[in-house]
Amino acid sequence: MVNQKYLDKAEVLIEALPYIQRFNRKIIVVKYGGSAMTDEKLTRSVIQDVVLLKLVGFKPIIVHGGGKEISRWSEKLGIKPQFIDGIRVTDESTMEVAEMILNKVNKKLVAQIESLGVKAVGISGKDGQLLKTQRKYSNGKDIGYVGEVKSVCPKILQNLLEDDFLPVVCPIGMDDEYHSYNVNADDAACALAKAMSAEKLAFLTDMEGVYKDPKNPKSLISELHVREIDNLISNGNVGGGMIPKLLDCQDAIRHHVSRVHILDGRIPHCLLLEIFTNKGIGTAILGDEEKRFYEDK
Ligand SMILES: Nc1ncnc2c1ncn2[C@@H]1O[C@H](COP(=O)(O)OP(=O)(O)O)[C@@H](O)[C@H]1O
Ligand SMILES: CC(=O)N[C@@H](CCC(=O)OP(=O)(O)O)C(=O)O
Repeated sequence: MVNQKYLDKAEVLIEALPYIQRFNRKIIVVKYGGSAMTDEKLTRSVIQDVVLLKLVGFKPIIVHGGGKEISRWSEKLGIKPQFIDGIRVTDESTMEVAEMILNKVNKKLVAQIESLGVKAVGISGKDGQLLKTQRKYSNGKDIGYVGEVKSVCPKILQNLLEDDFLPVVCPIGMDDEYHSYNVNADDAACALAKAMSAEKLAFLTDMEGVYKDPKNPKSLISELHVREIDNLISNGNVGGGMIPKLLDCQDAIRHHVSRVHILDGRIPHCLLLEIFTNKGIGTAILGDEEKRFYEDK
């Protein structure tokens, strides 16, 4: 007689089969935000998920942030972090700190992936001219070395995927004069998802998803239409780092990334829960034509 526990395990694996088939050889861009990186155990569970996706035949690409860590180190060095609409004002010293910290985060993630037996390569947007940037202005105001992605040269990522590496990208770009620019990691993930014709773009952050009212935890929006995003932002219901995230969700959906999600990186195995179960978690962004499946809570 076979132990029921093992049968249950087999059942779980079989349930995953249609999802594995659907995403087989498909590109999934996982934006791993610094806000969801603060706990070592949770970071490990995120990395385990991505490694599993890779081993069952998906093509994940990690684009990471590290905003909290950049702020922590800036303060240690006597630099006061300053943000406008979720974007860091980046003077020369801040740029230096950002590049240093993001590279450190990048190599740490690479080591964690490698420790689980998958070949990973950490690169920045400067490598192979992956992210060509130009200076980004905030309502006409100069905010320093903040980069807006002007073009993407996806060749390096295509080559890495072809050779079965798991690419880990840090959001630093370069302009035509080879100067470094600090790119918001959400913007970098969106630009790469579009350029790589990704099937899915998942933003892992430190909230359950998007709230209609950030002060009301019962106001989670399970499904959000792209056309509702502008209103949500202009009404002041969305602030800080959620602004670039939602604008990037809108941009990605309108440029044919089929599935865009904002997920709670604090939930262990949130990526597996989202991909391998019918019941959605977090906030799913729907295209203009799509119908809702879930009721807002
Ligand atoms: N309406 C909203 N719903 C959810 N989060 C919001 C909302 N408005 C503002 N936020 C803020 O956005 C933050 C997520 O963005 P950010 O700090 O940049 O995270 P990440 O490092 O994951 O990119 C949340 O911690 C939250 O404080
Ligand atoms: C220009 C800009 O805002 N760059 C971001 C880059 C890191 C980032 O986006 O990190 P999270 O994803 O953790 O927020 C910053 O300096 O914080």
